[in-house]
Parts: sequence; structure tokens; C-alpha cells
Amino acid sequence: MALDDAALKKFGFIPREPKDAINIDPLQTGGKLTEEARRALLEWGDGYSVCDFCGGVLDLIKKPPIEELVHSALPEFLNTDAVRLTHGARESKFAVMHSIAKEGDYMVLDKVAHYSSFVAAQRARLNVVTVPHSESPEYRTDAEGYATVIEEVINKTGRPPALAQVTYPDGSYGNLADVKRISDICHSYDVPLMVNGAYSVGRMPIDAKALGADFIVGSGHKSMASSGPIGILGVREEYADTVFAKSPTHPAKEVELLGCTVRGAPVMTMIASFPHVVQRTRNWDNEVADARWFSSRMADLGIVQKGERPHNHDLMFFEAPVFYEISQKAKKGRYFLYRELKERNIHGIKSGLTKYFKLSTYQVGRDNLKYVADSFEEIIEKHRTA
Ligand SMILES: Cc1ncc(COP(=O)(O)O)c(C=O)c1O
Repeated sequence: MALDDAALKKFGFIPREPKDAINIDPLQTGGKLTEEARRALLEWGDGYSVCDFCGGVLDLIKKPPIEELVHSALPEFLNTDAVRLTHGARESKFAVMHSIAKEGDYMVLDKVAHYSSFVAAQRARLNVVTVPHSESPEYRTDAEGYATVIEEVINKTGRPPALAQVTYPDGSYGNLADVKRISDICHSYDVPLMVNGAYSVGRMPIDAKALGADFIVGSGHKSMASSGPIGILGVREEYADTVFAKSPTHPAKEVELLGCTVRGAPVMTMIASFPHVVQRTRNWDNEVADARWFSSRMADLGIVQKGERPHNHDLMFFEAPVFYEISQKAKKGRYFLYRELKERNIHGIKSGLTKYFKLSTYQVGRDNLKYVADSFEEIIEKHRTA
């Protein structure tokens, strides 16, 4: 059946409603573009725009300065040896899993790992064993749990797992695990460690070597003010030849990257935002102070922050019995909170959630956070007196 004109009318330019809202969705706060990146997006939006300047290896393009970003600025920013651009954190993780481990090997994940870590391991055909967390209220990953799980794999298979990973911070509670202790444990068994920094690289200072990370993963669209899809992967020197192995038939092309990765606007938005991103990581203490301030305002309203307390990251998980109670009586039921927030131009708590939700205070600013906290208070008052 041919597409008729009426069907085509659905397509074309579509405005994005929450674009100008105060957005507290953890997925969104660190990926908001800078003005420079917005301009870059238009300038470099055509298909393979950066390939006009390519001599065969994308990350060696000199002008625009992709080579300098990839081979000098990013390794220095993260204190790692070799960096490449990927299409996202999950693609970075998959590249490491697929090159470092063989089909049927075991790998260790923390129980709080993002689904994309599990899926990447499945795509690489690995067996996954998980390190438990401490359950409610803190959901902390116990560093010593890595030793226990590695021992279990050795007992079962006669050799250590091929790889371990820790999520820093995890995407549910925003907990920052003791990565240094975890890397020491993993290395004592000769297990390399990958740090998933999707929520840290580009938000807070990261020193891969100080953490003992053999692989460090970042997400440009999540935490580096970049237009996705774009991720980064940092690798310690001893693993670089394995992860970035060249194709036997096309020796300029790296197999795990399928030859080339970001071929246009995403990398140019990352470049455009990079000065701002570096600077904002230096302001991390203020971000943590904002998160703690917000958490304590929530506590005053009977909304309890789970995860580490005092908290050390902008991503926070809350339990809000007060909103749950309101939802039982409200006309709009469990959708009342979403509607009330939308009326106040606040976006990011998923529609239908009341009892548990997560949010991020990153780069929202104290004035806007105060407005959000005041709005929560106002909504509670309004429904209490209704
Ligand atoms: C902890 C964590 N890691 C990785 C990802 C996925 O990042 P990407 O979209 O860059 O693959 C997410 C997405 O929410 C996440 O929460």
C-alpha cells in the first residue's frame, strides 16, 4: 500500500513540549545542550558532516579538532590511556565485553547495574554473576561482595571471571560505590575492572587511574551536554590493542567500532560543550550541596530519600507515602502528581508514579530547586485541604 498524503502529514517538524520546562528527569539534566552545542547541531546536522574532513580514520580528523579531543583532551580529562568515541555507554560496554571476554566466559556485574549492561553481556554471550546490594534503605554495593562472587566463579569454573564492572554511580539510587577497593579486589584475582561512569563522566571529577579502572565508560547524551547518540570509552594501555584491534582486511578500521562511530552532529555537539563540561565538573561540590539541600527539603515534607545519606550525587531516589495517599483519593488518581507538576512547568517524574520516583538536581540551580520543592509543598497542601 502506498503512503498517502494524509499519512505523511503526521511526519515533518514536531515541536518538543517539555523543551522549556524545568526538567528533573535524571536522563535529561546532564545532557542538556549548551548554546554552543545548539549552534553546532544546526551547523553540523547534515548526515556525515565531519566525514568531509576525514582521511580514513574518524578519530584522526584534525580540523575540526576531533583528534585532539579523542587522543589528548579526553584521556587527560579522565586520566586514562586510550579513548574512542562510541554511540553510547552501552556500546562502550559491549565493545569491552566482546573483545576482552569470549563466548561462555563469566563476568561480574553489580546488582544495581543498568539493564543495558546485562543486555550488552547477553549480546556478547557471557554468563553474568551479580554482586548484591544491601537492600533498603541504602542499597549499597558492598565492595567485599566482589571477592565473594569472584571466588564463586573460580570454584565453579576453575578460573576467575573475564571481567568485572561497577556502576558509578548506579542509575537507581545514585550511590557511589568504593571503586578503589573494588578494583584492588578485582586486580588481586587478575580480573580487569570496567567502571560505568554514564552518570559521572562529564558531571563530576573522574580519575580513572586513581579509581583503578581498566576501562572507563561515559555517555555524552546523558552527562556531557551532547546530542546523542554518543559515548566515550577509555582504556588502560595494556588492553588498548585488544579492545581497539584493527580489521585484518581494512587495517585503518577498528573492528569493535565497526570502523567508524559518530559521523556528524553528536561529536560536534560534544566538542562545542566540552569547555563547559570540564568547568562544570570543577563545580561538583556545589552540585552535591544542592542535592543534599533538596533532599532535606523533601525530608521536611515526609518524602524520604533512599540510597546513601548524606548523598554524594545529584541522582536521588525518593519514597513519598504522602503522594501515594493523595493518589488514592485524587480525581486523576495516580496521574495527579504528573498533572500538578506539568501545570507548574516541572517535568521529569514519570507519569503515574507517586510512591517511588527518582530525580536529578544536576544543573537545575538552587532557585529552580527551591521552586520545585515549594511546588511539592503546595501540591501536598492543596490536596490535604481539598
Ligand atoms: C547507569 C546507566 N548506565 C548506562 C545507561 C545507558 O547509557 P547510554 O544510553 O549512553 O547507553 C544508563 C541509562 O539510563 C544508565 O542509567
